[in-house]
Amino acid sequence: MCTSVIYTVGDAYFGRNLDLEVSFGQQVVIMPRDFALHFRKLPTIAHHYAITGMALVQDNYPLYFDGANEKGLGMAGLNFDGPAHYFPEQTDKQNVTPFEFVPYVLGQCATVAEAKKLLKNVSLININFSDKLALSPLHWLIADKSGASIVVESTTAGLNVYDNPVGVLTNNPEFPQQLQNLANYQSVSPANPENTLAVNLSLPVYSRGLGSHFLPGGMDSESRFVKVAFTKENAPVGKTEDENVINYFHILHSVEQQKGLDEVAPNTFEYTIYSDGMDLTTGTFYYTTYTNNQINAVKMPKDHLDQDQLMTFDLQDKPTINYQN
Ligand SMILES: C[C@H](CCC(=O)NCC(=O)O)[C@H]1CC[C@H]2[C@@H]3[C@H](O)C[C@@H]4C[C@H](O)CC[C@]4(C)[C@H]3CC[C@]12C
Repeated sequence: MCTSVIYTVGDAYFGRNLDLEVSFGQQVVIMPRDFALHFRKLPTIAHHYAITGMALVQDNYPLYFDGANEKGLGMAGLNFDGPAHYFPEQTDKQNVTPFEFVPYVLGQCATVAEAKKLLKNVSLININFSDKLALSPLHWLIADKSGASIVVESTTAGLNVYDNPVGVLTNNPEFPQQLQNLANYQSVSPANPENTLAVNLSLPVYSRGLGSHFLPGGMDSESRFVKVAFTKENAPVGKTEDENVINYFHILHSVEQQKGLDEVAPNTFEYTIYSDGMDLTTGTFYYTTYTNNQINAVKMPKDHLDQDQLMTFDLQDKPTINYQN
C-alpha cells in the first residue's frame, strides 16, 4: 500500500510513502529538459520540463514511481489493484502506457489545470514495459504548488479525473468511496470531546487526546486515508523550510508501515521502504528510508537542466545514529 499527500504551507510539499515487501532498486532521478522522451504510441518529446523523482532506470528509461517538475507539478502512482483497467489502443485518443504516464504529464504541464486539459484526450493502454516488468495496476495523485489536486483512475468506465479536496491518496477503494468514508470520522478532533452521549452523566476526560479516540490506526488503505487526512489537516504551519520539511515527514510517517505488521504472504511483510517529498517552489527533493530516518535532499540544479543525460543519486540507506558519548 502507499500514501501520497500535498501539504501546503506557503511552499507546498508533495510526495509519498512507498509501501511494499521488496525494493526495486529505485534511485532519485533527475530528468533534464533535453532527455528525449520516447513513447510507444506517440511521437518523441525532445524538450520538456525537467523532473526529479524516485524511479527505477531500465535501459536508460526512468520508470518514475513519483516525482515533480521544475514548475511545481507533482504526480505519484499508487497501487489500485482490482478497479484499475487499461485499454487497447484507440484511434481517437492519445494512447499512453501507464509506465509513460508520469513523464507524459510532468513533462508538459505546469499546473493541475493544464493537466486536466491534457487528460481530456488520454487513454491508458495495456502495454507493459517489458516481459519482466508487467503492467502495474495504479491510480495517481497529481498536485501543484497552489495546493490544487486531482486523482486519476482508469477503470472499465474510462479515465476518471476527480478533484481532490483533501489532497491525500492511498489505495482501494475508488476515490469517491474514500472521500465518502471520511464523513464517518467527522467528529474526530485534536480537542477533547464534549459529552453529547448522555449529557446528564459525568464522564471523566481520563486522558489527553480523547478527541482522536476513534481515529483508525490500521495498515489498510481506508484507515491510512482517514489518518493521514486528519494529521495533514491539523498539521502546524512552520516558519522555516526546516520546520515545514519536518512537519511534512511527520505527516507521512504517521501512516508509515512498520515491518512485521502487514503480512502479504506467509512471513512476508510490506513496509514503508521510503518516504519522499519535493518542495514544489524550490525544487528540492527530500527523502527518508526505512533504515535511515535522516532526511536527505537532492536539489534541482536549475542552471544545468538544458542537457540530455539522466542524473541519478543512490538512496542513502545506511542507518545514521549519532552516538553522543
Ligand atoms: C507497487 C507500487 C505501489 C505501492 C503499493 O501500493 N504497493 C503495495 C500493494 O500491493 O498494495 C508501484 C508504484 C509505482 C510502480 C512502478 C512504476 O509504475 C514504474 C514501473 C511501471 C512498470 O509497468 C512496472 C514496474 C514499475 C517499476 C512499477 C512497479 C510497481 C510500483 C513500484
